[in-house]
This record gives sequence, structure tokens and C-alpha cells, in this order.
Amino acid sequence: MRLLLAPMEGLLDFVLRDVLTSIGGADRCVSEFIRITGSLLPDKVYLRTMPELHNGSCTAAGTPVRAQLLGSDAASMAANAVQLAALAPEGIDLNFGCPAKVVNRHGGGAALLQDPAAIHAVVSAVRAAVPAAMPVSAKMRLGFSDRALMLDCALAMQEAGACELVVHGRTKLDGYRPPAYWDQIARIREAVRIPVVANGEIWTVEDALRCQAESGCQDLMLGRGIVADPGLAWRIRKAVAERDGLPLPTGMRDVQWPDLLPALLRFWHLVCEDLEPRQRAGRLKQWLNLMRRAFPEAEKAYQHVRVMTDQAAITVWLDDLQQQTLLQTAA
Ligand SMILES: Cc1cc2nc3c(=O)[nH]c(=O)nc-3n(C[C@H](O)[C@H](O)[C@H](O)COP(=O)(O)O)c2cc1C
Repeated sequence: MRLLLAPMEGLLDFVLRDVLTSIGGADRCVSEFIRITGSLLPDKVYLRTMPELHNGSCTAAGTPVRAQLLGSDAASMAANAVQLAALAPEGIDLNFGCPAKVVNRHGGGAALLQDPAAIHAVVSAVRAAVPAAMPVSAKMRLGFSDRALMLDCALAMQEAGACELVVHGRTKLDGYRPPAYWDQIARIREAVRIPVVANGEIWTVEDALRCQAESGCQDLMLGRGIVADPGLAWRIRKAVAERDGLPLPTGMRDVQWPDLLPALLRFWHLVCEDLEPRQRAGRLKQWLNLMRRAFPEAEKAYQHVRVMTDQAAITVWLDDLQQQTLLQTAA
């Protein structure tokens, strides 16, 4: 089983990748999409989205990061992939799932799921343009407004040379509304020869095991679920080992709320170092907001920080929160 961290623009960026992979349990990350609209992007754009390129395409904890491109013009995607490949990413992933209106209006992201031939053109152009040893994978939804072309799209990706597919089990029209249709991912898995990774709506260990059973995929991609519960990958590994009668994974951690306080502080320091002042408090609130799903303590922390804007005051509050939690755990 492989567990991948999902690309999530504005949420799972290099800062959160750093923090989540320091907690561990994931095999690989994918960067949020880098949009190609025609011009050749300068290196600094790739390096800004994916500073891990300065570190051998790995996070500080050593987890590999694959770079994701989004675009519909095959020639321009290929030219940019060459530029990106020179920066030596672990691999290149192609986005065929983004539901954003501005992206779809220009024929990119999920809009391409209406045109398997266009998907074939993009994947084969990128595949041919980059060194043969560099993995080129693709990430898709089940379709645009329905699933009619789902298998054609997946087969187009395979025939054009994609080495792996991540399938988010919803159409563009489904948006992010539950459920994710894991049984439909099974249809794609049965139709292609390349590895398929199942994605969508995995919030708990039970979800992960059910997703594996319904999709028939061993490999999973975790999105909002691991942001809400950063120990989720380890818990899934433990449950799968117990289910299959295998030894517990090495380095296994049982991540509880007190373990997350140092991670929250590290996140805050990185956010303050690397992001614009106007984004900082919002990013902390965004993470705590998602963690409310998994931890009652996060609910309390979120309610406290919700009205705060002053960076220094937030730093003092987070330090205090960690001290109090340490004292409570020791008592
Ligand atoms: C805020 C946000 C940003 C996202 N950005 C990307 C992206 O840049 N590229 C991509 O392929 N998918 C993107 N996705 C989709 C996720 O990778 C994933 O497929 C989706 O969230 C379903 O998984 P989940 O239910 O586990 O969150 C994004 C999702 C969210 C919620």
C-alpha cells in the first residue's frame, strides 16, 4: 500500500507539506497545480510553488514531492514540462480534475474530461518531452457533468504514456459533495493496466478500509482527511497491518492532540517566515478549522484564535497553549 498526500491549492502547500511529512506516514506528495496558459514560465514560478525543488524534490523530512501541471495546450504543456524537468522534480503529474470556473473556461482541468483526444494529446506531448526516466502521471475526476467518458479518458491517459492514475471519485458537477463513488474507481482500475490510486472523502481509518474494498485499489491519496487528522496515514498503516497480519510499520507514531502542538507552532513559524502578512492568521485558522473535525481541543483553539489578527499575540497564545498542554499531559 502506498499513501499519497493530495495536491490542494491554497491549503496543502509547501508549508503544510513540510509539517505533515514531519509527522510522517505518507510516501509521496504532489504539489498544487501550476497553471500553463501559453507562455514559458520562468524557473522562479516553479520554485515558488515547489521550493522542495531546491532540496532534491523532497520535503525537509525527506518525502518526495511530484510537481503538478495544469493546462490544455499540448505544445505549451510540453515546452513547460521541459523547463520544469530541468529542475529535477521527482516526477510530473497532470491535472484533469480542477473544477475552478476560470480554469475550465480556458479548457483546462476537469473541462478536458469532455475530450479524451485532447487528454491524449497533452499526456503524450509531455511524456515525449521529458526524460524517459521521469515519471509522468495523471489525476482525474470521474467526468465533467457525467461519467460517460470516464473509461475513455482513463484509457487515453494510459495509451499516451501515463505511468499512474489518481482517480478522485466524483465528477466536476459533484464538486466536493459526499459521497465519493469508490465503486466507480473500481471500473477504471479494471479497465487499465497501470496502477490506480483511489481518492476522495477518506476522513477515517474506516473510510480508508472501505475505499480499498470498494475500489479494489491498495494505494490511496489523502486530502482534507489528513489535514484534519495529521496522524491518519499512520493509523491507516496500523489498521492495514493488523488486517493483513503484518508487522506494524517501522517509525509508526500514535499522533494525538498534544503531539500536534509542536507541529502547529512549526506551521505558524513557517507561515510567518514564508507567506505574506495578510495570509498568515488566515492559514492558521484554516488548518484549525479543519482539525475541529478530529479533535475537540482544536474546536476550543479555533474559537479562541478566530478573532485574532495580531501576529505577535498569536505567537504568544500558541506558545502558552503548548505549555498548558505539556503541563496537562504531565499531570
Ligand atoms: C482547497 C483544495 C484545493 C485543491 N487543489 C488541487 C490541486 O491543485 N490539484 C489537484 O489535482 N487537486 C486539487 N484538489 C483536489 C484534491 O487533490 C482531492 O482530489 C480532493 O480534495 C478529494 O480528496 P479529499 O476528499 O480526500 O479531500 C483540491 C482540493 C481542495 C479542497
